[in-house]
Amino acid sequence: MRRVLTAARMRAADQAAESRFGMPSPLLMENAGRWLADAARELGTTGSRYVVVCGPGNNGGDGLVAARFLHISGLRVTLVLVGDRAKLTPESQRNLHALEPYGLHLPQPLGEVEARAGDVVVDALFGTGLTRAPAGEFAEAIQHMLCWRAAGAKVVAADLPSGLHTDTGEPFTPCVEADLTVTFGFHKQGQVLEPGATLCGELRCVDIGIPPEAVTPQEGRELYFVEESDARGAIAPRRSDTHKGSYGHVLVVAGSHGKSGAAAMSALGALRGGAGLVTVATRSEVVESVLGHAPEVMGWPLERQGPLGLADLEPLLEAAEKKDVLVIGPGIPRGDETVKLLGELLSRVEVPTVLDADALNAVATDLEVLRRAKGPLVLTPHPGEMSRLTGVPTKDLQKARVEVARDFACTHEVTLVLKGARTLIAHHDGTVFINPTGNPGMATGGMGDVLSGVLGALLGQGLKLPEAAWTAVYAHGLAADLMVARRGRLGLIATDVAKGMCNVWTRWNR
Ligand SMILES: NC(=O)C1=CN([C@@H]2O[C@H](COP(=O)(O)OP(=O)(O)OC[C@H]3O[C@@H](n4cnc5c(N)ncnc54)[C@H](O)[C@@H]3O)[C@@H](O)[C@H]2O)[C@H](O)CC1
Ligand SMILES: [K+]
Repeated sequence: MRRVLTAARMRAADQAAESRFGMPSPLLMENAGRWLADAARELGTTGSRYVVVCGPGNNGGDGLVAARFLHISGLRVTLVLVGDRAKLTPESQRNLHALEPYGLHLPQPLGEVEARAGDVVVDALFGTGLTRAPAGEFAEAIQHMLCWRAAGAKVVAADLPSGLHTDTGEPFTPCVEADLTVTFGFHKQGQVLEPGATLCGELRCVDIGIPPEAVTPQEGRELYFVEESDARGAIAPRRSDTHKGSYGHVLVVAGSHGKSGAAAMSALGALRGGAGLVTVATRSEVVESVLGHAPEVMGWPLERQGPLGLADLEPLLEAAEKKDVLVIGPGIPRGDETVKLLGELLSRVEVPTVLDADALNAVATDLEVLRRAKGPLVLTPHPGEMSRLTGVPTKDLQKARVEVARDFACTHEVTLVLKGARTLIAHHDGTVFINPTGNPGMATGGMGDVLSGVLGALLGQGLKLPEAAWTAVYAHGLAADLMVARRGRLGLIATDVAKGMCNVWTRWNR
């Protein structure tokens, strides 16, 4: 799990590296520049021109170090300095001076430089010190880098693509689009939130000598980036002396007339997520249709007609007996009484419960229901459902996803999975996890139903929250990524992803 920092915490870590751990800033810059040169060489060949665009701060200093290493290794380096040389930071001044023996210290005017296919551009204009929209010659430099990339040159960004806000992931205009971003020490928020994540291209975090202890912990406000090893490690290999009772019994409360598919997809997600047994409690008229999708699923007919209400409480309590986890919501028939039913059910059931889809819309009418829950709750809203839960307009909450998700999880003592491009998992201790997997091919009905089942399956196998949530989200997105790696994004459907969970378990040898 990688800790994700803001610019302020990064600067504090940078200073602590020197003051507490004896790692001086010039050495950090030397290490950063070397990593940057190595990455640039990966993107080019010995015949490439390496255009290094340096700004006035220490990001520019990284670039000056990289220019030196690229030159020493015999490559053609063109240096561009943007901004007033007199304002260079002391470390950058020193590294510009270090270029004199190589004759590299005389930068080329930006307008006289060209870069095209086969060349490599090193973007060392701005890093975590960017405080406002680039203007004048700085904006012009970014425009040039955008044009060079459009002409086929590869762009490697030092720490961040220049123009990207370190903390929000929102780009100023203009903003560099990188093929590869080499970030120093720790991930920054803006690199792992969209659209920043896309602007970074491949993101590579390198160790330049800042010890993890240099970062002051922020209990209750930490942000982590989930890596494949974390998710894989959360899934225990299966022992031979086990049976279907060893892997949990998931009760899916879902489906209604015309929406039997939602129940089936949730159940399929649970089965493909490794559940030992899956039962679907749904209206009698729907049971056969659900079972038709998956003969492995058992049905629990809810005899009444119409929306789920208090009259369904006893049958659902009976259905919940001896189950290890509940998944409630996909396609349920919702009415005014549904929230009352959920309040009564959750106040009696002790096992973990996943609330998805229309269960969320029901709970949104009375959030007190969450406080009455006896067992751990995990809610899986998409932004529209989150808007109904919080009353915050979707476009506004999308601009503050981390804060909105964290506040809700802490206020209501739940784990919250806020779906979207970079799904967030917020736990009620204030920790937020960012998921990197998934792709736009998932923008089709039923993906959330499958995820609710996968999440239920992991909870049923004994994973605790928040681990079960970030593991389920990671695996579900990876299943979709592995599928589109071999085919187009268009035409990917939810049941493909359910089946595709097997590719994840194969990849993880589980
Ligand atoms: N994190 C580490 O341990 C290390 C980081 N390094 C690199 O240092 C930069 C951060 O350097 P800093 O000097 O703070 O700022 P920048 O170089 O990112 O920005 C340059 C400078 O420009 C000014 N500025 C800000 N916005 C604008 C603007 N829109 N127009 C004009 N000028 C602007 C502001 O004064 C900035 O200070 C970090 O990203 C790493 O790349 C170290 O090299 C290694 C250790
Ligand atoms: K940069």
